[in-house]
Amino acid sequence: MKYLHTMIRVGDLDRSLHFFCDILGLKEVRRTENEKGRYTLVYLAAPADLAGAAQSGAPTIELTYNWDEREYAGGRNFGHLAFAVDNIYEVCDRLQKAGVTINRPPRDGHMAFVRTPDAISIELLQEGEPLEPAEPWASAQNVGAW
Ligand SMILES: C[C@@H](O)C(=O)SC[C@H](NC(=O)CC[C@H](N)C(=O)O)C(=O)NCC(=O)O
Ligand code: NI
Repeated sequence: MKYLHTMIRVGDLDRSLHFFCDILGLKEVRRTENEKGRYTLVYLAAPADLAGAAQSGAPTIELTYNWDEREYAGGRNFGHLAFAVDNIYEVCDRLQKAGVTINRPPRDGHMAFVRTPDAISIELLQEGEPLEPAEPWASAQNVGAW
């Protein structure tokens, strides 16, 4: 048995691809269009997982875009998607410059939370040891819940 993917429904496919690919750095590995079901599935992989995702489809995020649905109520039963990053300060800088709210800043050089355009929580964890506290993040305050 192996882990394959996490599926999330997105109300605006382009906005979600801009968030996950252009800003966060994931890569599209494949997509399928279903005319009958009126939906598109797009599979995204983190750069370090590309070889595995291309070969076996794992591990990926499966974006489900229903052509006739724009809004999804957020269930508390779903928590977050977590990624290990090379430099959490650089990623949070890039996200913030792109207009993404940093709900839980990486004050400790280790962990941050942001949300996707559909308000899905994304956890960012520093690969390896935490970085030294550094401004502006060391004094940044939480923004809302994550
Ligand atoms: C290909 C495989 O990884 C899938 O997950 S397809 C599963 C299938 N998805 C859909 O039908 C997408 C459109 C549908 N309107 C939806 O929003 O899910 C499915 O069975 N989905 C139901 C589910 O609970 O995931
Ligand atoms: Ni699936």
